[in-house]
Amino acid sequence: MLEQLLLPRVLVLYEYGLRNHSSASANAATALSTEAKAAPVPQPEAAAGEAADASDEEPEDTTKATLGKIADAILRLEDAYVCAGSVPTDGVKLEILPKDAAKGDAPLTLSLPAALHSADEHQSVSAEYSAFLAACDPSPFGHNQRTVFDDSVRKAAHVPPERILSTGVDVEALGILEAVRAKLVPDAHLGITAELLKVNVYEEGGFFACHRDTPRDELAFGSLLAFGSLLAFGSLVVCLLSAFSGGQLSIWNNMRPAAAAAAACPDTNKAPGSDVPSMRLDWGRIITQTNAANAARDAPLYRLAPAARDVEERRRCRRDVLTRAAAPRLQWAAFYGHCRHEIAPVEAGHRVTLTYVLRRHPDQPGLRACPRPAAAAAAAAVSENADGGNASADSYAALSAASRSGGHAAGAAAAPPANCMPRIHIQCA
Ligand SMILES: O=C(O)CCC(=O)C(=O)O
Ligand SMILES: [Fe+2]
Repeated sequence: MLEQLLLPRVLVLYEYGLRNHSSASANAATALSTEAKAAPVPQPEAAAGEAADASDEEPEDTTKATLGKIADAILRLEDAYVCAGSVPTDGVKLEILPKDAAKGDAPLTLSLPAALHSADEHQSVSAEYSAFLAACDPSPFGHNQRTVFDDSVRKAAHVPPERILSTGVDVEALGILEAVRAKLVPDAHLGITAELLKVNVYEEGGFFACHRDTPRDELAFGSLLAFGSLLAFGSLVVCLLSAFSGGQLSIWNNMRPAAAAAAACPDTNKAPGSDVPSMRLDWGRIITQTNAANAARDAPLYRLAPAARDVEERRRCRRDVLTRAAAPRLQWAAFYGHCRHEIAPVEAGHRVTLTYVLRRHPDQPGLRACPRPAAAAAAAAVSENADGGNASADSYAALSAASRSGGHAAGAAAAPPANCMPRIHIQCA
């Protein structure tokens, strides 16, 4: 009987990614006791309904309601599920292969922030940029277990991992991984890893409607349960220093059911509604403000935002963006897999980001995650972002994507160490 009561809640917690958060129950207890002392806390609809009928409840209903409250209390601890920060950088240099690269083809590079000391430099930066953009593919997303292209949901381009030679961003060396671990999975004492999924580019008018990222490692979960917890728990986004405006990233930890339903519906998902996001990150503005604040200094210039449609707007962008900048910082955000997020339309410039899947190491001493074979990456149709929480077939394909960290694409697959975790590789037709 108890099993029947607990199972649905455990499944809910599983869906919300709490399986990776073993400190959650301690946090929940704290949250519940805080709640008891505080002024009335708005209850999510389901929990409020359950509470209203409390007097007629059977003991098992009471247990269910209590478990529901615990889950809701856990989810109100927004801090534990979404975090963001920035790190100083001297700049980064992306290196990618062109589309259909033949052996020996030179890689394309994009240096950010671009130094624009002179008209000549501006010319060469523009050429570098154009070549880079031409090498990007249109971005699909996962929906109902299919990979679809629909620019009413996502208008963006990307470079897939098998064509990324280096990013110039080492999230471990920069301290980003440790900051994320400390905030999101403090009990993951053996650390976390970030697997680079792609470089995203949003041009003017580019956006991504409200969605949740495709769950990763789903199939592996059952077989690894016995080992404790490994596996994907969320996503990391790092914003590169290309100037842009608009393109704000909003992240919701615990979107209310009505807003979530609206967000899941393709007709309304551009406006997730009245729910206030846990975090709204205006990285374009930060980059522009940094530029403006340093305008008087003799520092390199950020890249000029390309043409906005309106002449006045173009002038404003030029004034805002083409200013001097010192001490650029890479902005980043990380969030659990249950968090919905959206990218508002980019108004000018290019929003360039790196996205990673975050995994925690197994807790067992001496047990390590296996390296992933690079060869499988080319075969895997890596696709992102199923909405509505549907596990997408693409997420299974992503299981076989090559593991990358820092700036380097994996080379030949290393032999797995004897003590590593088993991995499941799934080939999709
Ligand atoms: O570029 C970003 O800020 C995030 C992109 C995103 O949500 C995704 O690729 O799933
Ligand atoms: Fe996403």
